[in-house]
Amino acid sequence: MASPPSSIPLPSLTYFQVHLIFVIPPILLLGYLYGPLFGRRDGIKVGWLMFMATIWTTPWDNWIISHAAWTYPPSSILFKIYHVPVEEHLFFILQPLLVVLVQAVAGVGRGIPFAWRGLPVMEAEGGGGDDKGVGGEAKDEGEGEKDDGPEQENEDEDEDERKKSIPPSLSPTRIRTPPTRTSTSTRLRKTTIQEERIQTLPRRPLAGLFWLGVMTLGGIGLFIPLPILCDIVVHPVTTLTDPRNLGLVARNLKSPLQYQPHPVEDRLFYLSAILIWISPVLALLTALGAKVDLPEDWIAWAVGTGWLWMVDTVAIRAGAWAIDTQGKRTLGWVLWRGLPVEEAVFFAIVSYLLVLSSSLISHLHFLLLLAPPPTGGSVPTPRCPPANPIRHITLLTRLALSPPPIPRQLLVSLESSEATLKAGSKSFSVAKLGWGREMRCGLIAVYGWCRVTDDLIDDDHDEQGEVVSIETKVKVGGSDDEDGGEGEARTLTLKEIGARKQRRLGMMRRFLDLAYDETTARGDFRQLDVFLDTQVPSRAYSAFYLFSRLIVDLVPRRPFDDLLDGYQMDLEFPDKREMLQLTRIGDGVETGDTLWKRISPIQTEADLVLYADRVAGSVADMIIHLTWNVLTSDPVTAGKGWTLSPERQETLGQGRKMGQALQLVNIARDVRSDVEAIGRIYIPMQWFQTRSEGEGKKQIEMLAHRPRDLEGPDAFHAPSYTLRMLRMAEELKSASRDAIADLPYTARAGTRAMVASYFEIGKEVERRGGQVPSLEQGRLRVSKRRRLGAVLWSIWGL
Ligand SMILES: CC(C)=CCC/C(C)=C/C=C/C(C)=C/C=C/C(C)=C/C=C/C=C(C)/C=C/C=C(C)/C=C/C1=C(C)CCCC1(C)C
Repeated sequence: MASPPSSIPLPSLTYFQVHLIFVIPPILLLGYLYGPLFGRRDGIKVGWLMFMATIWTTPWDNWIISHAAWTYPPSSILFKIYHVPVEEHLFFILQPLLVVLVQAVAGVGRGIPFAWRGLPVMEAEGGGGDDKGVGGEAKDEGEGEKDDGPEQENEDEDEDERKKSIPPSLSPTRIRTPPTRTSTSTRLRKTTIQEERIQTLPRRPLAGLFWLGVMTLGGIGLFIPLPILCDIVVHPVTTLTDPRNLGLVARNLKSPLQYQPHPVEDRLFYLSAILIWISPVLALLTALGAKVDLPEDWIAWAVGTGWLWMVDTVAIRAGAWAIDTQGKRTLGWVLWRGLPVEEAVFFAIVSYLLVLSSSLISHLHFLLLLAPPPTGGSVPTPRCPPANPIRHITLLTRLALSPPPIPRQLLVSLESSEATLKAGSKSFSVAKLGWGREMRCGLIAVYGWCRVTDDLIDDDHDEQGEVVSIETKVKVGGSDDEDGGEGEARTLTLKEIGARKQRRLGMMRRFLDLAYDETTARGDFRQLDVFLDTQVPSRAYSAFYLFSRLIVDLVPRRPFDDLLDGYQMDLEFPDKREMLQLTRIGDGVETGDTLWKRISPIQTEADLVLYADRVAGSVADMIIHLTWNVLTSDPVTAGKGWTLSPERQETLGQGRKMGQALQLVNIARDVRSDVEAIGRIYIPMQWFQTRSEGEGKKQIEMLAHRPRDLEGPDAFHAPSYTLRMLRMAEELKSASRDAIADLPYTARAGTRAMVASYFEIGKEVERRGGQVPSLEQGRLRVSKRRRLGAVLWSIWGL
């Protein structure tokens, strides 16, 4: 219609050429793009769909061709297997690959692979009467979607109240505590939400019935040829009582295997055959709960369908295959020349089936991560499905038949932690694209906790994130958990702040004690939940919760202790005022070695590396454990005492070095701004001490007191320190590069991306000759373009 018929004479194409030109290239392109993330889960998914496509379609296709609904010019094909050309068999396996790849690429930024908001919250499990009461109330409140966001908004009102309250499991009277000014709803929600679960894969009987209905229509169309159907509609009585009319129908119904279409005209044949063939599968999947409801799934469906319509049109116009156009076995209607209605329906509905089953399988994979079914034995179910296809499929089928409900708070926390990270970290938003979904989910939990705890310790910032003046006292709002008082703004002395930080560190250690406690490992979260409710500040709640439900099984405790040791080292720095006094030439620095010690806990290069190892090597350690547990069949678990093979130990050691290297880059960049913002000098004191007499003292004084002076003979000479630190980083990095190749395949892209993105900062410092900005000049930033470039290069070698 859009183009005048036969105005574009297409050269004739063989069936194989159609594949070669239109089907294989997009698969190669998408495969190249998505390849680094294409792991076991994707492999099994695609393999399963290819397998199902072959066994489900081959008999049907043979049957259709034998009834001449479509034909192939002999010159177009290589050879046939029974009735079906080999190229057609190729099509059965290429189409799932194409659609799954489009879907994977379109959904690469997606965390949770299914829509869950708006799904009903299940009654709280277990618990006595008190719990029930709470559950009921919480349910009503939980329904309001605005409650679901990150917790920040509520925190101010919520803090002071919470610490006085005792959770319902301990005190039935708590519920009747008179509602306070601000926070009843959040308080209730928080203490009860831990019990709420969501069935994320609810059965869909109506959708199942719908497709059974479609199947019935297909049956009617197939067994009652169109002319007879029309007669029935026009004059039902004569038609239905005329035995001649019904002879064919009766015979076909009696022996469907010897089915014969109407000898003259059977225009519903092809359409009906499509519907009766595909609807039972759709009925089964939708009844199980499969649903296409994410935007990227619809995109994949639309792109897949559109592309295949194009391919079909070109192929038919170019004579690669031919659809019956005499109106014997088809309606004879076209969407445009080269695309009969039946073909359009076929490709739309098969693409739909592929997207539907693919998203169901992703859903099941995700459930396995969040709530692995117990094996019965003492060994926990690995979060990574088995490599063996049969065991893999069996496990997924088990999950599909009884999908575990998921704690609502787990989904809420995942989303809010991801949002917080996204807002706070440029490198995360770029690097996350290098990680597959399950791995990213673990990363969000780990990073989220590290970030939140870091913020809790380094809390010298006011509400706007501005650094508060240290000379005056620090003003804090009523939002603080321990010191907040009655919600009025009040002032903390530096000493109080120090004490608060120590208390928080203690809180974190006690949290780790509980999280890794044996009772928790057995699945009894009561003690832990009391702790979460009463000891953890609201804004940190999600991260701590996520840790307790996800991380404990995937990462050992040790690197977290290391991280807290790193925080402890931070607390050993003098506060800013003290540091300023100590670094004054004339009083402080000149009076001897002990004063160097008082300026910083980092005296030597070894101290610096130790610090970097604790705060960043530890994070690398966590990530590497995640990759083993999320991506391999050989998990490292508590049950096995978290023991590692010698190879893994080696990898871990190298990975930690990489973490140290990244931290050194960070420190180098922030040499000036750290001094201004938090009054800390991370440069090893030895680097000052070993300079010529007087020079080192002068340098540290300039850095401490006039970090903004970039020029001049007396100014702090940043490059001699930053470049030295970058050299250390380079060395650590090259000592650990091999470790990336030892990680599970799908972990490599993300790791490379992260490392590349960080080292761009180092390169930028080098480009500036080692000069780094002070706070007011703004953070040294690497443009998003350059970061992205580095990431792309590191993943694909583009
Ligand atoms: C067990 C697991 C893993 C998890 C538990 C959960 C669960 C129960 C999942 C179940 C999933 C199921 C049951 C998936 C089923 C998928 C099927 C049947 C796909 C068929 C595809 C058919 C395909 C691609 C057919 C393609 C056919 C093509 C391209 C034919 C093209 C054509 C050409 C070229 C010429 C004109 C004619 C025609 C249109 C036939």
